[in-house]
Amino acid sequence: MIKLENVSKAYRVDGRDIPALAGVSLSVTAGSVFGIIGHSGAGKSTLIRLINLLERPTGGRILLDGEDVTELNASALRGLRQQVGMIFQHFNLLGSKTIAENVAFPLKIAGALNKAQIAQRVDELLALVGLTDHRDKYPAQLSGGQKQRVGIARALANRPKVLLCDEATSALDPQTTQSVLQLLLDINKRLGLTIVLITHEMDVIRSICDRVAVIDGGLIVEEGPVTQVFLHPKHPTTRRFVFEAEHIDENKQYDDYQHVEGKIVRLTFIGESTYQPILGSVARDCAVDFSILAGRIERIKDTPCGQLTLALSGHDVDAALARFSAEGIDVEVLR
Ligand SMILES: Nc1ncnc2c1ncn2[C@@H]1O[C@H](COP(=O)(O)OP(=O)(O)OP(=O)(O)O)[C@@H](O)[C@H]1O
Repeated sequence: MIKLENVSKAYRVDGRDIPALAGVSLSVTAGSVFGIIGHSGAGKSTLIRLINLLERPTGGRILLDGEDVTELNASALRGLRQQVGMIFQHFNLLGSKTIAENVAFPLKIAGALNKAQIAQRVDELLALVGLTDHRDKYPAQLSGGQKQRVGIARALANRPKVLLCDEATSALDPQTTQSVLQLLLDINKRLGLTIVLITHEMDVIRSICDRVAVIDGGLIVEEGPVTQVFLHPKHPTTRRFVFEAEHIDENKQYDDYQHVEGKIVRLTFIGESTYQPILGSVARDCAVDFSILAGRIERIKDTPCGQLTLALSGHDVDAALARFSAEGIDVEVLR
C-alpha cells in the first residue's frame, strides 16, 4: 500500500540544509498496522508527513497504491489527501464547531454528498467511535480520549485507504491510550484500513502493530515483525526501547549472573508453546536442574509469548537444549 524508496528530507533554514531523513526505504502492506518508533528529533514526524505530502521529500520516491505521489498535480493531490486520513497528538479540532460539525467538515469540503447524506454519514461515524450521545457538544466539553475519537471519526469521513497517526495517544493517560488503541485496531480489522503510526512508546507498538521500524538520526536502524523486534532487539536504540518498556537493566542482570553456576540460557516461546509444560518434562527426561533467573510472559498484539533466562546444570544439559529447540523454542546460550 505504501512504499518509500530511498527517501531523504532536509529543511532549509537560514540558507543552510538541516538533514532530517537520510535515505529511508520501507514497505507497508495493505491492511496492516505499521509502527515507527524513535526518540525526539529522530525524524518520525517528518517521515509520516511525507506520506501525505504535508512535507515534500528532497530525494527518493513515495508510492501509494503503486502511484508516485511526488508527481501528482494540485487536484490529484487533493484526491490523495482524501485517501489518506490523519490524526494528531493535540487532536486539531475546530473549537467553535460541534462534534457533528467537526466530523461533517471534510465531507463538506470533498463536496461529493448532499446534506442528508452527510448527516447520515456523520451518524455512522459517531456510532463507530462511540460518540453518538455527544454529537451536539463542543470539543472543550469532551475528555482527551473523546476528542481523539472525534479526530478518528473525522479522519475516516471520506473512507480513506490509509490512516496516519501522529503521536495520537501521547497526550492521553495509559488507560485512555489503550481504549483509543483498541478502537484503532477494531477499525483496522473491520474496515481493512492500513494504519501507520509514529510513537516514542514501545507499549503502543506492542499493543496494536504488526511490524515496526526503529528510526534514529534520520535512518531506519531496525525493522521487522513486532514479535521479532521485541524478543530479539539488535540495534542499541531498539534494545534501549525494549529494555525500558520491560524494566530490564541488562548490565545489572549480567552482574547478578556472575555468582550463578551452570550454563545460562535464554529461551523464547512464541504462540502455543508459551503455555505448554515443556520445561518440567525436559528437566525430568534429561536429568537437569534449573533455576529461573529472569522471566516474562506477555502478549504482543494477539500473540502470546514468553522469555525465560535459566541456569541449567546436571546430567545432560546439551540434550536438554536440543529438546527445547526440537519443541520450537528459540535457545540462546548467554554463558
Ligand atoms: N519545519 C522544520 N524546519 C527545520 N527543521 C525541522 C523542521 N521540522 C523538523 N526539523 C528538524 O528535523 C529533525 C527531525 O524532526 P522531526 O520533527 O521529524 O522528529 P521527531 O522524531 O518527530 O521528533 P519529536 O518526537 O520531538 O516530534 C530535527 O532535527 C528537527 O529539528
